[in-house]
Amino acid sequence: MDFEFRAQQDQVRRSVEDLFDFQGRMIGRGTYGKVFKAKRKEGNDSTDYALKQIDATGQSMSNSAIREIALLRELNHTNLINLQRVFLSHVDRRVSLLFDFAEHDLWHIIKYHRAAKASKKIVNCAPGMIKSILYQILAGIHYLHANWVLHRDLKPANILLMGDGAERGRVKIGDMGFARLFTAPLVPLSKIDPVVVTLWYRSPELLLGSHHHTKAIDLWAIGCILYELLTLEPLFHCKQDDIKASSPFNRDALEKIFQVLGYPSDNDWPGIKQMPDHPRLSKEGFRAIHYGHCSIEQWMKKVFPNGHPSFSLDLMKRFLTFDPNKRITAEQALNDPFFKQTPLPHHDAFYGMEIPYGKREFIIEEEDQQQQQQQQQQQQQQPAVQPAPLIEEPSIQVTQENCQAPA
Ligand SMILES: Cc1ccc(-n2nc(C(C)(C)C)cc2NC(=O)NCCCN2CCOCC2)cc1
Repeated sequence: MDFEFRAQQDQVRRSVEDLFDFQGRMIGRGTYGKVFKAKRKEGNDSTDYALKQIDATGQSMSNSAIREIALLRELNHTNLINLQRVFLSHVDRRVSLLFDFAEHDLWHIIKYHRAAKASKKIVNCAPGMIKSILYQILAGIHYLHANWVLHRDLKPANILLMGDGAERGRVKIGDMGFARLFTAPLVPLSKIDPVVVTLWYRSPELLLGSHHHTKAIDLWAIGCILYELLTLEPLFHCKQDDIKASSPFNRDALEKIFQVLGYPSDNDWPGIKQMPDHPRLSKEGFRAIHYGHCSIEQWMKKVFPNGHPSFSLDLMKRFLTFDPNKRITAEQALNDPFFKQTPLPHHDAFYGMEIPYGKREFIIEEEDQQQQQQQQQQQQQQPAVQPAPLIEEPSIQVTQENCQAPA
């Protein structure tokens, strides 16, 4: 290595800490590292950025950082997360990725509407919001698939939406990658906190042990997400799985799928017999006769007795087609008549409405909490001019509205 050149570079290269303010503004944390909400320290750029810090100390983290950079540098679409810049720090072997910041995501949006529904609070949504979100997801996935990139982990948490600003209401597909472990970690899985992997969006072919990840896997997940946007409930709501039990065959997930769609006939899915875990279906007691009365029509009739303006049964059935070879493609879905009917999809999914959703909350690190508690204890031990309030400040989740230290 040319140490002189590197020393020169280090002189001129501004570190991410020099350029951006992000301390105490963590919004995400995973096996890869942490994500912060960041602002430039200099100039009059008030834009919010997302700064993802990857501890590239371990081989698997370096591989994942390289994969994320290599992939994102090749991609450019309005409905995909945009990688702005990469910072490499030789000092602490840390890789920092700078992204456009997305204030919202479908996991938080659905959670908000579920809570509002539970408390019978009326929330006014634009009539075309769901259709606009669906259209933009399909546009982003169509671009990925056209570039032979599969997402493979589509779920509400990975469907981000821009807040107020130039790209208000724009869907940005990301991959928060919380659960993804790339190569066998040096640390045994049992030592890593059991990362929960949700099976709710997993296609039947994956659940039956297929080793072939295809574009159709993403379209199944989109069908599940559409249902959840319409009803605020996950369609195939089975118990979560932790990553240790990563056997692809999951009885509970398959049971939920058959209860909604019925059991696939040989005509529905000729290839089912070639699935690696097909023999386990009969061994685990699955019988077609158990699901004779089940169908998506029956299920949706129960859910929407009078139909729904943002729902097309035909499109839903085509997303949730058992046979991956018969399942609708992103391009076919984009051309479905559903998107030609009013309300037409809009690039601002929040068009015609105020954004009722809160801003992302900051996560306080355990050590910061301990530091805060020590400071409070020290304050309580020192004779204050005014006796400090004996009642502990209620522990609050620091949000952007109240992130100023209590007076
Ligand atoms: C190993 C790996 C991990 C992730 C990716 N990846 N892939 C994507 C696609 C879906 C656009 C292809 C996006 C990301 N990274 C990512 O979203 N990063 C998170 C960005 C953080 N958000 C930015 C917007 O504001 C909220 C936080 C690739 C490879």
